[in-house]
Amino acid sequence: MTMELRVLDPSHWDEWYGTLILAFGGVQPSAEERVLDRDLTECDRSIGVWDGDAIAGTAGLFSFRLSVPGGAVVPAAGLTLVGVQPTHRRRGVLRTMMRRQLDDVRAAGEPLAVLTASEPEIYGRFGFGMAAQSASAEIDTARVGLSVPEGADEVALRAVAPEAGLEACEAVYAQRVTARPGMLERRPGWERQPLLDPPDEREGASPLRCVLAERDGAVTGYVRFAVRPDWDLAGSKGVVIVRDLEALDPASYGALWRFLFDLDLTCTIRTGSRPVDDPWQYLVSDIRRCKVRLRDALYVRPVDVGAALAARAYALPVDLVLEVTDPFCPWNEGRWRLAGDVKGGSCERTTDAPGLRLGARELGAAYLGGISLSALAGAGRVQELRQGALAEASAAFLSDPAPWLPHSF
Ligand SMILES: CC(=O)SCCNC(=O)CCNC(=O)[C@H](O)C(C)(C)COP(=O)(O)OP(=O)(O)OC[C@H]1O[C@@H](n2cnc3c(N)ncnc32)[C@H](O)[C@@H]1OP(=O)(O)O
Repeated sequence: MTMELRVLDPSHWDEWYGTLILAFGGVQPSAEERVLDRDLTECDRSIGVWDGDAIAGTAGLFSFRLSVPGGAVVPAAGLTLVGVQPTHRRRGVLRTMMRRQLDDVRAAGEPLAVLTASEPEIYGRFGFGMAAQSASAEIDTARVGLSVPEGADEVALRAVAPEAGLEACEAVYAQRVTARPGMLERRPGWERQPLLDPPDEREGASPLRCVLAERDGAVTGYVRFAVRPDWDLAGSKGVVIVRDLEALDPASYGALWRFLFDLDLTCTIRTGSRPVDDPWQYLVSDIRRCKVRLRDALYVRPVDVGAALAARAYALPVDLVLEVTDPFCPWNEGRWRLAGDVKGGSCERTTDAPGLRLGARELGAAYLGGISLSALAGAGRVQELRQGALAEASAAFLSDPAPWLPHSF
């Protein structure tokens, strides 16, 4: 039987979503999560591969806007909701969907595609490079001290219900987006994702709580977290589970962390995804007892190399020719002259001699400035063709602060 790829008709969403759930093991998500997934699905940008009257594979795109080095916010298609029925795996269903999706992204004029991967091994072959990492931590607050920046004592903290605090949190979040590459401007509906809190997934923890930081009556930060109480013969050993924390200034940031450190009856703070250069690491007395661990967070693929490289700024002046290889999206192949500085960049086709040769995957990895071209060259994944080109490009591409995406999608 031949398989057919079709755009998702909204009336087939339940069946389509059912295929996705099966691909992920068959555990039904909470009603709350399902409703959110339904609301966020852009059906006209979602596809299914049909085998007769059954759906064998699913994939979707979200019309995101991504913060890039220099503070611009750029259209980026978020590739998502990928699943192939276990009965149909390793027969090219994903490859077929990926072909269609990257062609669609190109046709839509989005210079970039981005994703968060269930497994890092899957997407490199399609030109996605790991562009941002995140750091998790398990902080032993009984042993680790915290010193807070000046001004933290003047910050007022106010507990609110997460729903009640949402608007204020979103206003802070919106200001943080352009401050750090890798963050996504909120699309309508996405503000509900950090509030998802299905009771049967709490594993003994409290419902989600929210505390706002305020200075001079204005909200300057927030933390959303839960507490999992725990007791043994020695007493309390509760865990603070941090969902998200954002602040607009060091004093508010420090005050929120101090609040977490000081929560009674707890001795551990667990954070999921935090930036790799998150400043709390420089407030603690013993980083080793914080068990910081890195993982891959955001994968980037340049879909239009010229537009993508022209959309960001560069830490140092750069003027060099890149020779790009891209078998999966061959329209990107060839030589590109990149010129740029802190104000922005331009990137045009050229026939001049190249300084660097690299693949789309490596360009995606380096794009947000979190993975250095020199390190990729050290791994043999970038070749220097003109002496000095690597050092010039590597320094220019790097970003301070490091890129980060606070959530998966
Ligand atoms: C962005 C996101 O949504 S991430 C979520 C991805 N989904 C999941 O992880 C759910 C569980 N897994 C699945 O549904 C499927 O196994 C998928 C989607 C990962 C792969 O779908 P398939 O149709 O089997 O992939 P397909 O047959 O097109 O394989 C394409 C290539 O990827 C490779 N590949 C596919 N899955 C994997 C994997 N999990 N690990 C390593 N390689 C893989 C194949 O070997 C093939 O390699 P080739 O280029 O050398 O030929």
